[in-house]
Amino acid sequence: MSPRAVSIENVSHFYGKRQALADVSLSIDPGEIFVFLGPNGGGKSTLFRLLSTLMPLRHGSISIYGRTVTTHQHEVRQQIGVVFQMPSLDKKLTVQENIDQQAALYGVTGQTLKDRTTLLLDKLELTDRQNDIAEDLSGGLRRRVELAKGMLHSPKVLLLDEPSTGLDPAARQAMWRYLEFLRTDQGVTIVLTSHLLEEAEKADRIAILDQGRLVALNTPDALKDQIGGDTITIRTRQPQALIEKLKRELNLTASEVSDLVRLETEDGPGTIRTIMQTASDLVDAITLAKPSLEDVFIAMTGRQFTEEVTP
Ligand SMILES: Nc1ncnc2c1ncn2[C@@H]1O[C@H](COP(=O)(O)OP(=O)(O)OP(=O)(O)O)[C@@H](O)[C@H]1O
Repeated sequence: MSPRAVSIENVSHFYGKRQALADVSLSIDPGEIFVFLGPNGGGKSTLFRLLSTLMPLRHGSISIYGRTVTTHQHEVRQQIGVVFQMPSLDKKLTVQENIDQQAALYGVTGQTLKDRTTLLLDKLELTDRQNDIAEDLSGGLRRRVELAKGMLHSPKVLLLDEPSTGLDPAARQAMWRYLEFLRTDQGVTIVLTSHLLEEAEKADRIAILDQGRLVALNTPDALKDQIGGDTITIRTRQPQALIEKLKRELNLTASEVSDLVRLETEDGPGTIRTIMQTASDLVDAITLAKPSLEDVFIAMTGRQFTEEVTP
């Protein structure tokens, strides 16, 4: 059987006494676009640092195409391209000089370097910026140079930590076009972290990390189907009174999430009509929606995606 692109088994991580990852296991297939989604503090960056061999792995095992990060660090680094959240460009150097620096680090030389540079600059629409100083580039263009650096040694797996941060919508779209090209045209496995729900929708599969735990793992559609039906959200000044009334008089089970009352139902419009006939005195506003990834997160954790967690 050919190896998984990425295999993560029983990985935990502690910063002192604080547990940042708790027994995470999953695998990623070659050619997948895979998103680690989670709110701040979920553990995404910690897992990213372990995957990119930036931080030593102490609990569990991680392998990239069958090579474990603890025993085959050098081979793993040849297989992965990494785009960090923090800019890694030397701002005083040109685009080409930044690429040359990366080439020296990875031992890419001669004709291979020339061919790779030409292809990457072309694909990332940077050819006419080759001799520009990095600090003169916009945020979106800089991110594209980071991508060129990450892909220079033709890695089979590209890891990106929050790649959309600081990009405007057009730059985000350009980045996603390139990621999809890499996957389709070159079979590169793309693994990224994100705290943006709409970005996770573009993935083949999503892993949701919350407080260091893997709380969901599937395709975006399968995750939403798991919730099923329609989601009704009600704004009210008396959430508990409304929840009790819905249970008592309509046998509907609702819950309070961030001052709103939520429930899932097979028949959204019909349920809204019944609620308005029975409990309109307690309803300030009522909305109906198909389940979103936010609903998946709420169903898995009982909290809203954006809610702060007190450690
Ligand atoms: N260097 C560190 N020292 C101590 N605790 C840390 C360190 N880095 C992260 N943590 C803690 O570990 C947990 C997971 O953090 P991590 O940065 O991996 O989450 P994240 O999902 O990437 O969040 P963010 O999007 O805010 O970066 C958090 O509770 C965080 O406070």
